[in-house]
Formats: sequence, structure tokens, C-alpha cells
Amino acid sequence: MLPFARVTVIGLGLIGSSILRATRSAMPTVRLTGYDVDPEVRGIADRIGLADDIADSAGAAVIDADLVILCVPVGAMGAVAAALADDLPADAIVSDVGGSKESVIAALRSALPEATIVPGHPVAGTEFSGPEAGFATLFRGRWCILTPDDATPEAATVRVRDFWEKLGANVETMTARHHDLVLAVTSHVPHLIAYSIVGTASDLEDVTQSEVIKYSAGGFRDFTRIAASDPTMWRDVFLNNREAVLEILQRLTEDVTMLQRAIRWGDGDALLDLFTRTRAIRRSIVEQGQDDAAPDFGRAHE
Ligand SMILES: NC(=O)C1=CN([C@@H]2O[C@H](COP(=O)(O)OP(=O)(O)OC[C@H]3O[C@@H](n4cnc5c(N)ncnc54)[C@H](O)[C@@H]3O)[C@@H](O)[C@H]2O)C=CC1
Ligand SMILES: O=C(O)C(=O)Cc1ccc(O)cc1
Repeated sequence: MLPFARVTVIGLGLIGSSILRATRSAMPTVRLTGYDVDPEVRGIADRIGLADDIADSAGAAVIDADLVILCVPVGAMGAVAAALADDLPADAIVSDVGGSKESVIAALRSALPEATIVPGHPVAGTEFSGPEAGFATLFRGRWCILTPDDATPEAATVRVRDFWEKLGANVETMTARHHDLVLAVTSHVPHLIAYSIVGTASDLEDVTQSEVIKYSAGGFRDFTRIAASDPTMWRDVFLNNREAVLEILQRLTEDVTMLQRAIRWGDGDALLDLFTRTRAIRRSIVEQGQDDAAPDFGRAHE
């Protein structure tokens, strides 16, 4: 049995278009509706047939939906929810895919105080964005984290879990606070480091741009992939997961200072100890098959 018969996706970029493609492939009889604030994106979505209907307002998109998934940058979630509030059917379930959860839940509850809300985050993506970047297999074998709270009916969480499992995802539930701390370590701060090191390299006037590009076959190249991720989306993630990101950055700063000291004083044992531990972490991730989104460089050597 299908968990939902009519699914609406608001925001037709990488994640929204991937959900539409994956739903069409896994549950072909589900009626799909899409909406995006950008008329150009709506035009592309229409042309490539992402949904049965591309609506021209958020309200029109949700009018007969039984699942509405918000796939916009986290800073826009509250405004989108407010824009569709008057047209949302009373029995519809609202979900989202935002990369940070505590502030998104607060924004959704404030805009939709009566609605059934099951917050979510598929931990799957790429550095690309827009409606043509999505693909149907994006969520296959990847985690989707749901962060229901006391106000979320269990039955609604079960239906959203069922939906994501049909798209091929493994579903886990946890509190929003815990999600935000875990993702700050595993995703947000790593992206910040990538943005920062690529920025530092481009600021070094005496290492010319061409040298940066020419010798970028090493670790720097991996950082440039991550640093190519969508600027608006990541600005919003950092502004919305401020507390957890700052806490992890504080720890990172202390650890970098420790490394600085080890290099300064020639403490090779401290360096070897850390590098041995981190190599073991990488190997266990590869063994668990969790490195699909990583680029190919150097894989042959692993
Ligand atoms: N990119 C990634 O790898 C992942 C992103 N996410 C989350 O998914 C969400 C969307 O990210 P992407 O699909 O990557 O971004 P994207 O930039 O590819 O698409 C976002 C779309 O939302 C539209 N939009 C913005 N404001 C809107 C509004 N007020 N009303 C309607 N549409 C609006 C934009 O026009 C754009 O087409 C974000 O919250 C992000 O944190 C979650 C997992 C992975
Ligand atoms: O492309 C990568 O390396 C990613 O880290 C993808 C990603 C980006 C944002 C998320 O909220 C979840 C996954």
C-alpha cells in the first residue's frame, strides 16, 4: 500500500527534483505536484516533466496534497510555510529536507500551528544544484533522518518513514538537537573548512591562480568539490545551526592548536598517533560502503 497518494514538493532544485524523480520511479501512481518561486525553474520543471502539475503558487500546489515536502534553503522554510498555510488541507502531513533541524521546526510550527509536521533530512546530496541536477537514485542506500518531537503523531512519522524507505533510504529518528550536533561534526564544519581553505588558497597572491589549478590533483581538489556547493543553501545552514557549529569549531580550533604545537616542537609521535586514528576511520567508512558521494580521485590506491 502507498503511504501517500498525492505528494507536493515545494522547491524544485537538487533535492526536490530528486524526490519527484525517485517517487515517480518507485510509486508511479502517486500524483505529483511541484512549485518553485523561480519562474525559470518552474519552466524547466515543466519542460522535463518533473511532476504531473507545476503550480504557479505555493497555495495552489498544496490544495489537495496529502504529503507536502519543503525542499527550499533552511532560511526560507518559514516564509514558504506561511505562504501555503491558508490552502493546506487539515489532514495533510508537512515534511522538509532541511540540513539543520531545530530552527526549521520552530519556523514551521510558528507558521503552521495546527499542522502535522514530520521534520526530515536526507543525508544525501552533491555539490550541484537546480532542477536538472537531481536524479532518481540519490537516496538509495543513504540515511534519511526524521526528527519528530512530542507534537508529532507517531502514525505520521510511520507514514513518512515508509515513504522514504520506498525511495530506497534507510530511516533513523532522533531529536532535532542531536541531529544538529551530529551534522555539525559530519557535514557542516567539514564544508566550512573546505570553503575556508579554498578561500585561503585563492587569496595567496604569490601562489598564482594557475598554480593552484595546475597542482590541485591532491587533497585541495577534493576540497574544491565541496567548496562548489550552493552558496545560499550553506549560508542558511550556518546561520541556522549556529550553536552546534560554533561548539564544534571551538573544539576544532583547540585540536588545530595542538597540531600546530606538535609541528613546532617536532613531536612526530603526536602526528603519527592522530593520522593513524583518522586512517582507521576512513577505512571503516569505506568498509561500510558509505563513501558513494566521494569523488574518484585516488580510490584505486585504497
Ligand atoms: N544539496 C544537498 O546536497 C542537500 C541539501 N539538503 C537541503 O535541501 C534543501 C534544498 O537544497 P537543494 O535542493 O540542494 O537546493 P537548490 O538550490 O538546488 O534548490 C532550492 C530551490 O528552492 C527554490 N526556492 C527558494 N526559495 C523558495 C521559496 N520561497 N518558495 C519556493 N521555492 C523556493 C529555489 O528557487 C531553488 O530552485 C536545503 O534546505 C538543504 O539544506 C538536504 C540534503 C542534501
Ligand atoms: O556532497 C557532499 O559531500 C555532501 O556532503 C552532500 C550533503 C550536503 C548537505 C546535506 O545536508 C547532506 C548531504
